[in-house]
Amino acid sequence: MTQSPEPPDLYPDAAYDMVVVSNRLPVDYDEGPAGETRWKSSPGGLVTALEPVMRQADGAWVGWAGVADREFDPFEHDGISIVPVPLSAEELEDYYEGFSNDTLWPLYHDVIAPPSFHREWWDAYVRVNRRFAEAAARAAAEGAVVWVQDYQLQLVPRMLRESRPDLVIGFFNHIPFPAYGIYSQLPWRRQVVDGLLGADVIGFQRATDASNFARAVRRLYGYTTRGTTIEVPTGDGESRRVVARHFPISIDSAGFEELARRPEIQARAREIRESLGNPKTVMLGVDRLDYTKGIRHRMKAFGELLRDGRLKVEDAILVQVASPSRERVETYRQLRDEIELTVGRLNGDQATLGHQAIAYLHHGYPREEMVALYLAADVMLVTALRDGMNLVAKEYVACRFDNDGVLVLSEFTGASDELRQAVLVNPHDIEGLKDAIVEAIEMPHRERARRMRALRRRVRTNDVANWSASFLETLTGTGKIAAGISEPLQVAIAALADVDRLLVALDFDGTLAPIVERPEDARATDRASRAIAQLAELDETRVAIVSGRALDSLLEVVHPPAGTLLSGSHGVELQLDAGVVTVDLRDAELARLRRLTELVEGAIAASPAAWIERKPAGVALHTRRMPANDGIALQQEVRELVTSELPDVTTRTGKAVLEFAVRASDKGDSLARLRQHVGADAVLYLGDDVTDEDAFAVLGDGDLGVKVGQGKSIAAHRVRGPEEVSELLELLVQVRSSARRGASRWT
Ligand SMILES: O=P(O)(O)OC[C@H]1O[C@H](O[C@H]2O[C@H](CO)[C@@H](O)[C@H](O)[C@H]2O)[C@H](O)[C@@H](O)[C@@H]1O
Ligand SMILES: O=c1ccn([C@@H]2O[C@H](COP(=O)(O)OP(=O)(O)O)[C@@H](O)[C@H]2O)c(=O)[nH]1
Repeated sequence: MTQSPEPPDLYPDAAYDMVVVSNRLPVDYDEGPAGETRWKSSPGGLVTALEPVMRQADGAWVGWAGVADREFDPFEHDGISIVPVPLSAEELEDYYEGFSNDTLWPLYHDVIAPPSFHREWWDAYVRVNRRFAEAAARAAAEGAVVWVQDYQLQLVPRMLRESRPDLVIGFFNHIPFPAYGIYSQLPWRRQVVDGLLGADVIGFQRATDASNFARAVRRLYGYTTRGTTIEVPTGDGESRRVVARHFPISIDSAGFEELARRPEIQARAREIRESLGNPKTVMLGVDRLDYTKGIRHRMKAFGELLRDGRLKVEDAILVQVASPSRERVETYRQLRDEIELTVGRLNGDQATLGHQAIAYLHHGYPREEMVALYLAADVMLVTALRDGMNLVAKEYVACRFDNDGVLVLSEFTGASDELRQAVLVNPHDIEGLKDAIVEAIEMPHRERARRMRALRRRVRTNDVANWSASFLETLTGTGKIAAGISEPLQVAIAALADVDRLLVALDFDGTLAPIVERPEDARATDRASRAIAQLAELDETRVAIVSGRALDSLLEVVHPPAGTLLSGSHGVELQLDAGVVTVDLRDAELARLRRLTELVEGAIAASPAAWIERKPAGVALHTRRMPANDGIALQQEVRELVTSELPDVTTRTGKAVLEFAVRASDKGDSLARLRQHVGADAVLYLGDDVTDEDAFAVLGDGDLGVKVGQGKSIAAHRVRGPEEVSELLELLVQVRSSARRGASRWT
C-alpha cells in the first residue's frame, strides 16, 4: 500500500478569514510531452463559478492540483492564494475516480449509470476528507468562514466542526441530491448525512435537492426539520439550527457579455460559421464528456431528423464540443467510444463531401473561444439527463446581447428552474426532442427575441456575485446590505403580485417601527402605515402583524386597519376574524407562571435598569437600558436560576431581551396558523429579530422571507431597516394592485 503523503510544512497557518475548500483547484498542474510544465485552468462549472468570488474575497483556496504523487507549496495565482492538498496515486484511484466519480456521481445523478460500492473506496474517501479538513483548519484564522464545496468533500464539515468549533462552516452541493429511495442505497448513508450536518448552512442548486436532503435527515436520524431548517441535537440537551436551502449558482454574466461584445470575438464567431460552410443553422452542444449530459440522446434526435428528411445536411450542422473528463474511469472511457462511434456512423451515413453532419471536438477550449462558439450558434442544445445546474446554458444566454439565438434546455437541469423561456425538453422523449429542435430552428425572429430578452433579464439578475453574496450572507449575516430594494428582491416581489391569495405578515418592532428606548413609544413609520392600509384594501390580500409583544401592548402602539390579523406573545395570543383566541393555561401552567414571575422579579430587584414585561403565558426580561455586558450577565444569571427550578419553561433570546414561557409557541407556529386561517397561496414575511427566524423557517417554495438589518438569518433577502420596509411595502402595493386590476377584468 502506498504511504499517504504528509502535508508539507509550508501552509500559512491561521492566516485567512475566508477559506474555500474544493476537490479541484482553479488550476491543474500540467506536464507537456517534452517535460515542460505549466498551470492550466481546470475544467467544469465549479471553478468557473468560484473564481470571481475568490478573486474578490482575498481568501485561501484549498484543493487538489490535478496530479497524483506531487506536493506543491502554497502559491499565488491570478490574485488567489492557492493551498494545494496532495493525493497519492492510490488515493486518486479510490477517493476521486472510485468513490467520488463511480459511487457518488452516478448515485446522485439518479443512477443513470450503475454506482459501484467498495469498502476500500469509502476508507480512502474518509482519509482524504480528513486531509482536506486538516488543511482548511490550518489555513483558517480564528472565527473564519470556511466554505466547503461539493460531493467529494461531504465529510469535511463535521470533521472541521469537531476540530475547530470556532469556525463558521458552509457547504455547497453542486450536483443534485437524489430522492431518498435512491440515496438510501448508499451503504454509508448515515455517515454522509452526519458529515454534512456539521455545516451551519448547506446549499443546494434546486429546492427539490434541499427537500430530498431534509427527508434523508428525517428518515435516517429522525431530527425535526421545518421548512429550510433542521434542528441538530448537540448532545447537551440543546440543538444547533442548520439551514438547508437552495441557492442556484450562476455565472459572471457581465464578464461574458463584455467578451461577447469584443469585435475580435465577433470576428472569430463569423470565422467559425464560415469554416462550417455558412449553413443556415448552426446548432451547438458544449459539455464535459459525461453520461449525465445526454450527448447521445441529442445525436440520436439530430440523426433521425436528417434521416427523416426534416433537416438537410446542407442546411444544419451540429457542433459538439465534448471536453475530456475523468478519462481513467471505465464508464467514461466506454462513453467516449460510444459517442465517437455514433459520430462516425452519423457522418458516414449523412455527410456529403462538402457538408459534415456533426463537427465533433474532443478538446477543452478557453473562455474566449467558448464565447465565439456561443455567438456563432443559432440553437444551443442542452439535453442533460440530470445536471446540478448547467452553466453552459446560462453562458449562452449571457453572450446573446443581440437578443437572438434559441436555447433548447432539458427540464432535468437546475437551470431550467430559472430559464423558463427556453424551449424546455424531456431528452428521454426523442420524438419530443426532435420537435423541439425543429421548433427552435423555425422560431420566428420576434419570438426568439422575446424569449431571449426574458432569459437575459434572469441571468443578469441572478449572477454569480449574487449567488455567493446570498449564500455568505445566510452563513454569516454580516454582509453589507445595499441601500434600497435589490433587483432579485424586486423580481421576487413581482412574483407575489400574481398569486391568488397573499398573506403579508409583518413583525412590528425593528421592522415596521424603528427601535426606541421605551417600547411604549414605538410607532410604525407613516409610510409603512399608509402602505398597510392600501394593502388591506386589495382583494385576496391579508395583512398580519406578528409580534413578540403581548397583544395588549401591541394594540397600544399599533392602530391597524380593519381586518388586520394580529399575533401576540409569539403566537400564544391570536386575533383572527372571529375575535381574540388566547391559549387557556392549565392549572399546572398557571402555577408555573406564578412561580416564574416571582423568580424573575426577585432576581432583578437589585437592577433598576432592567424591567419585566408580563405576558399571558410568560415573562420577558428587558435589559436594553443596561450596559451591554451587564445585561448579558444578568440574563445569564436569571436563566440559570429559572431553568434550575423550572426546567420545563421555554427560554428565548431576542435583542436585549430574555423571554420565558410556560407554553411553548413561536412565530413559526403563529405564521403556520395564520397561513391556514387565510388559506394563503403565498406568504411574505418581514422581520428583524432572532425570534423572526422561526417564522422564516416555516416559509416554503413560493413564499418570500426578508430579514430587516444585520445579523445571521435564513431569510433569502435583506433590507437595511424600517425605511426600506416601507419602500418594499409601497412597491408591493403598486405591483399587486395593478395585477389585481388585471385579474378582476377577467373574473
Ligand atoms: O473536477 P472534475 O471531476 O473534472 O469535474 C468537473 C466539475 O464538474 C461538476 O460540476 C458541477 O458544478 C457546476 C457548477 O455548480 C454545475 O453547473 C454542474 O451541473 C455540476 O455538475 C462537479 O460538481 C465539480 O465538482 C467538478 O469539479
Ligand atoms: O471546452 C470547454 C468546455 C466547457 N468549459 C466551461 O466549463 C463549464 C461547464 O460547466 P457546467 O455547469 O455546464 O457543467 P459541469 O462540467 O460543471 O458539469 C462552463 O463554464 C464552460 O464554459 C470550458 O471553459 N471549455
